[in-house]
Amino acid sequence: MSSLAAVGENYQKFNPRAYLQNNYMPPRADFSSDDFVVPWKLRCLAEAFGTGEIHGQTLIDIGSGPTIYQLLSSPDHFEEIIMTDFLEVNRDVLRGWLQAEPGSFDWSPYIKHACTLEGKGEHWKDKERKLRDKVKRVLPIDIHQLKPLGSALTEPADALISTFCLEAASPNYESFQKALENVTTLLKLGGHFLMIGALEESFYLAGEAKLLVVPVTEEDVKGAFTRCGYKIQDFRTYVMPSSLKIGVDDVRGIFFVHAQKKMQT
Ligand SMILES: C[S@@+](CC[C@H](N)C(=O)[O-])C[C@H]1O[C@@H](n2cnc3c(N)ncnc32)[C@H](O)[C@@H]1O
Repeated sequence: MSSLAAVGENYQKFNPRAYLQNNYMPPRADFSSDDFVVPWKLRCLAEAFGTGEIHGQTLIDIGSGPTIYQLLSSPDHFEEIIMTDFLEVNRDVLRGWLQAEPGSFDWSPYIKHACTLEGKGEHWKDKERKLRDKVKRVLPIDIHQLKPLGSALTEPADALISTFCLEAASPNYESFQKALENVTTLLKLGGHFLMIGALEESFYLAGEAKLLVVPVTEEDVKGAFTRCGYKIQDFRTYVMPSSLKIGVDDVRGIFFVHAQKKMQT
C-alpha cells in the first residue's frame, strides 16, 4: 500500500499542461450536449450556487490544481476566494491565468457555458474579470496536515469547494476520511462544502506521472461526509460514457455532493 510520502513524491512529476490537455480539451471538453461530463459538472455547481444558500465572506477551493472552472458560478456570492494547491507548478499556472498572461489556458468556452447555464445575461468577459478580482490569494496546502493551510487562515471559511482532489491525493480510504476531517477544520459551523470527485478510479495520467487514486463508491463518500459531521443536502452521480473513456484514467463515474457542516451545541 502506497504511503502519504510516496503519493507526495509521485506528484512531483505532475505535468499541469498534460493534465489540462487530458481533461479540459476535446474530446472531454464537449459542450454540445448536457450529457457530456464538463456541462454536467458546471451545471451541478451553477445550480448549487444558484440557490443563493451558499454565500459569505470567504470561499476556499481545496486542491485547485491548474484549473478555475470549478469557481465560475461562485464569485457573486463571496467577497474573497482563496485558491490552493500542493504543487508550486499548479499555483504558478493559476497565477498566470489570474494575471491574464499570454499563453494561459483558454477557459473561455467554460466561462461562456457557465453564463448560459446561469441565464442572467452576464457577458463572459465580465464573469472572467469578476473571478480574477475575487481570487485574492493562491496558497500552498496539504490536506494530510491537521492544519492544511498552516497558519495562513485566521477565520474559518463560509464555504469550501474541492474537485478531484481528496481521492486523488490519498493512498487509501482511511487517509481520504482523515483528509476530509482535516479540511473540515477550515469551515465554519453551518458552512457549505461542494465536492466533485471520481468514482471507482484507480489512476490518472498527467504527462510522465501516473497518479494513484483511492477508488471510492457513492456509499464511501456519503459515509465520510456523515462521519465528519455533515448533513448531505444533495448527492448526484454521473456515469462516464464510453466515448469519454480515452485512456488517460480509469474513472467509472463522477459524484457531486453538497454537504452542510452541522451546527454543534
Ligand atoms: C486530479 S487533480 C485536481 C485538480 C483540479 N481541482 C480539477 O478539478 O481538475 C488533484 C490535485 O490534488 C493536488 N494534491 C496532491 N496532493 C495534495 C495534498 N497533499 N494536499 C492538497 N492537494 C494535493 C494536486 O497537486 C492536484 O492539483
